[in-house]
Parts: sequence; structure tokens; C-alpha cells
Amino acid sequence: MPVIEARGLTKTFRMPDKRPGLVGSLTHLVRPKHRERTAVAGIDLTIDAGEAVAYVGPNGAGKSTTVKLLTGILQPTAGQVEVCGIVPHRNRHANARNIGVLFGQRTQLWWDLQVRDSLSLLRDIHRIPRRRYEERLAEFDALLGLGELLPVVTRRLSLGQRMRADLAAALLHSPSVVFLDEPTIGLDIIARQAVRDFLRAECRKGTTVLLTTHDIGDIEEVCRRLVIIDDGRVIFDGPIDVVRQQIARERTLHLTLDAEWTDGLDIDLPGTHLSLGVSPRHISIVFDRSAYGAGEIVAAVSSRVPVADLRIDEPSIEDVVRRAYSGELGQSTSATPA
Ligand SMILES: Nc1ncnc2c1ncn2[C@@H]1O[C@H](COP(=O)(O)OP(=O)(O)OP(=O)(O)O)[C@@H](O)[C@H]1O
Repeated sequence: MPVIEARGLTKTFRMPDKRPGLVGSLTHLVRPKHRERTAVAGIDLTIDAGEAVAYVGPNGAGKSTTVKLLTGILQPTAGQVEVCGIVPHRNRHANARNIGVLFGQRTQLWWDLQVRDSLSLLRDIHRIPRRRYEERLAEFDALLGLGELLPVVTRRLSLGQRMRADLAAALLHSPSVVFLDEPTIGLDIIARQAVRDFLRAECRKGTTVLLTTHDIGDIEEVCRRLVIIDDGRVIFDGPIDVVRQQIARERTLHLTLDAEWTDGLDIDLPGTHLSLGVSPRHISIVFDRSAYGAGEIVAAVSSRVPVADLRIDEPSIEDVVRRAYSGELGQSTSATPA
């Protein structure tokens, strides 16, 4: 049964169109002009209970606006939306009982309170029975190590600790759906893994997760389905397998050499792809991390020309979007650039 159902969901912002400076402001007062920006342009989206969906796209694609429409913060300009059978903007309070929201860059904990006190305030707000509350804290302790954070004042938490506490706060009332915006941003590998493991465990219990992230690892490890949005439109909606099998394994090694590369585009490592950079002393090699370590590639190159410097790039969301447009991700919705 769908937990999230959107049909033709559209949000257009109307903004004052004025020139900068005092003259611009005065002209605008006399003859106000406006321009429109359609952030979400007719999105159809159906998400079932227990699904974990990555909702990704480049900056300005319309992800946050979609989440704001689903939480009821914004009212759509056109189209329909329901979350757990509730129209979010018409009934924000009822909707709030069913959803949990986490914005990685902000906290919903009280800055000057101990985590324990923030959570207990949220317990009162959500009217969670005491026994259920204690059970939930025990679950969070087992999965997120929450116990050690309870006596700490929020402002003293490290980023990773704060994210764990914020996850507990967002999920305390056992919402059916959680919206997570960059839940692992800035975290070290261990904290990031804890958050991903926790989200997977929540999904297994039937919680629906809509994850907005620029981190390919989050997508790969937490989600089963990928929805790509660009310029307010869904350009791909399908299984995550392609990302997992191809894109997430790909790394690009950029090398600066001590001398010019004159050996053509072959380094005798099957499956790798070499291209020349800004000058013959710069080369880039795309490789599959499950087939090669970066050290092997550097060794192969330096047996011909000494390597002076190197950088490794992980695949980016922009790469995924580019591949969606080029049809490489297989089935897509309407992968035509506007
Ligand atoms: N309140 C607003 N008023 C006017 N324009 C807005 C408003 N909110 C968003 N926009 C515009 O709508 C478009 C989509 O913005 P949105 O924040 O949804 O993108 P996003 O995909 O979440 O981007 P990011 O990854 O940078 O957070 C952008 O062009 C943005 O400038």
C-alpha cells in the first residue's frame, strides 16, 4: 500500500523581479514586477511502506522543495499529494505524527539541554507512553549507542554524536515515514556506517525512508530504489542495482607526472580507461575499485613515468544524473534535458 502518493505535484515560487540598489527598489514599489521559478514541475511518485528510496539530483533540482511539500511546510501550486492518506498541507499536525524529519545540517535538539531532556520533551510533544519511550531508548542505545549521549548537552556533541542523537529524535515516535536530508554529511567513516546500519534496521521494521543525499555510499548501502530529479522533473525512477554494480565501484585517479606521457591510452590493465588531462603531464584513469587498488595503477604508471602527485575522485551525483540522461541506467522516466 502506498505511503507516499504524489500526482502532478508542482510548486512554483513567485519572486520580486527588481534591479539591485535604491533605484531598483523604488521602481519596484511603483511598478512591481515578479518572475516565477518552478522548483517542482509535475512530479508523480508512489512509495510503498518499508521502501528505502534515494531521492537525488544536482543542487537546485527541487529535492528540498519536494520534501517540504511532503511534510506540509509548503502548499503545492498544482497536483495532489498524500502521505499515509493525509494531505500534508491541509493537516500538518496529523501528518507530523506519521513522519520524522532529519536535516543533517541542522539539529532539532535543544542546544542548551542534555540530550535526555530534549528527548523527554519530544516524548511529551508526541505523547509517547512511558513504556514505549523506554523501549525506544533501549533500541536506540543498541543501534546507535545513544546511552552515552543522554547526559551530554547538545552543544557539546561532536557532529557524529549529534547526528546519532538527532536520528533518535526524528524517529522517537516511530513514524511510518522518515525524510532524511544528508544524514551522513561531514561524518567520519565509523559514524557514517553507524547511521547507515541504523537506517537499514529501521527499514527492516517497515519504516519508509526517503533519503536525500549527495553521498553515493548512502544510496548504495541504504536504498533499493533510486529516483533522480533534475530541474523539478523526475528523470529516472528504478532499482538501485545499476548504481551499485557500476557507478559506485568506479574511481578516477588523476595523476601528475614528472615527465610527459607518450605511451598512448593503454596501461596494460584490462578494464581501466586512460585519458589525457590538461597537458601531457596529466593523465586520468577510471578503474573499478573491486578489480584494482589505486596502488596497482600508480605502480603500473610509474614503471613508465615517475608520478609526482595524485588525487582520487569518487563518483558524484552529477555523474549519476549524466548517466541517467544518456540512458545508461536503463529504464527511465523522461530522460530528456530541458
Ligand atoms: N522559497 C523559495 N523562493 C524562491 N525560490 C526558491 C525557494 N525555495 C527554493 N527555490 C528555488 O527552487 C529551486 C529548487 O530548490 P530546492 O531547494 O528544492 O533544490 P534542492 O534540489 O534541494 O537543492 P540543494 O541540493 O542545493 O539543496 C532552486 O532554483 C531554488 O532557488
